[in-house]
Amino acid sequence: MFKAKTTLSKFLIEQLDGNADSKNLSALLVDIAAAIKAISAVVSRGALGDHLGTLETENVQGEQQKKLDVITNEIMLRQCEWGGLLAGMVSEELEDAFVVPGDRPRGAYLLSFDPLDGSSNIDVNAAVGTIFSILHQREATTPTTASFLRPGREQVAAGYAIYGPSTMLVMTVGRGTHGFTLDRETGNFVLTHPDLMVPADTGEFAINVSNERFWEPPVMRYVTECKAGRSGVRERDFNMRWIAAMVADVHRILMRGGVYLYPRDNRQPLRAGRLRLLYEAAPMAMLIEQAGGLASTGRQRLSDVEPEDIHQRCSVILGSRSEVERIERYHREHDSGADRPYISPLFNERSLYRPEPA
Ligand SMILES: O=P(O)(O)OC[C@H]1O[C@](O)(COP(=O)(O)O)[C@@H](O)[C@@H]1O
Ligand SMILES: [Mg+2]
Ligand SMILES: [Mg+2]
Repeated sequence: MFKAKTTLSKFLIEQLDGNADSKNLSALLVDIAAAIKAISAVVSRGALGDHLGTLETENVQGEQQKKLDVITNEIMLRQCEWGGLLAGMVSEELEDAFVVPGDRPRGAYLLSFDPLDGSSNIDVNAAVGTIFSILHQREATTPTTASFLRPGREQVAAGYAIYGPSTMLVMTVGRGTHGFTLDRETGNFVLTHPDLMVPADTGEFAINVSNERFWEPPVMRYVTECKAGRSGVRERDFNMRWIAAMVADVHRILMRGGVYLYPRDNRQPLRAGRLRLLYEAAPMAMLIEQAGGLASTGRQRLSDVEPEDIHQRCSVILGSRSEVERIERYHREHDSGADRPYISPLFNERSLYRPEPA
């Protein structure tokens, strides 16, 4: 049981046992929390800070960078590289892995992050966030890109910050998912949401419906049924929300349940989805699973996806257990053909009764 005024550092001492690895992990999480405080201060300056707007540059994914994408990336790198806790970092905004230079103290952890999630929200003063994932390095050697290519189930910690009306840090070290609110008077993250649990059932879904024409049939089936509400097969009404920042949509699900979908679609057939596995999907999957929810690609547990590239994208379906299970079932039924309507052999493609083309 944690008392009302438990700060992040106190909480980490209570949650992690006192061996050297745990102390290092705690220290790294405290460094990340310091970076988050710095980002929160910059983001909250809004139009006063000369930080808004778009740059000429593109990141490795071909997306035009916002000024704040670059600034927040620098804050994360600089705040976390000197503590002697990390061997390397991967960021949405860096093409290659950043290896902590040999003349600096190097640690045993690997950090992947999205420094500013939902960056298109920044110019309209809507919620944005930072997402991070931590792996323990297997060998004490100089990390390479390949060192980061491990499935989400191997993460030792994951979390995000949400910069909304208040700044919150939500994280897990594999013992539940817990939320801390930044107390601007003391500069401390205070435990305000211990042991978050995603309700198993929900009446709320989140998806960008403008992509509907590109969806696969199981996703189309699911959303069509939700929209049909009380008069359809689900026999209940659903509500829809889309904040266009994964952090904010996942945060809502951790607070009150729901299901979030950014599924694979056929806009760019070679791309397995929009969201990035290492620093968006995998950490969110760990947080959701630690809160009793499920996270899937539709066909596989998200935490079991084996990455092949540090900027790999994947399909993401996560949140309330019963809805994610249903969507997975729809994928299975589709893949096995079980969801297709029965067509009499008399009227199928090769039937004698097939009408002549007009
Ligand atoms: O603009 P869309 O297609 O609705 O995409 C929104 C999604 O893209 C993201 O903003 C991607 O994150 P970045 O802003 O870090 O690129 C997600 O957070 C969000 O869910
Ligand atoms: Mg993002
Ligand atoms: Mg981003």
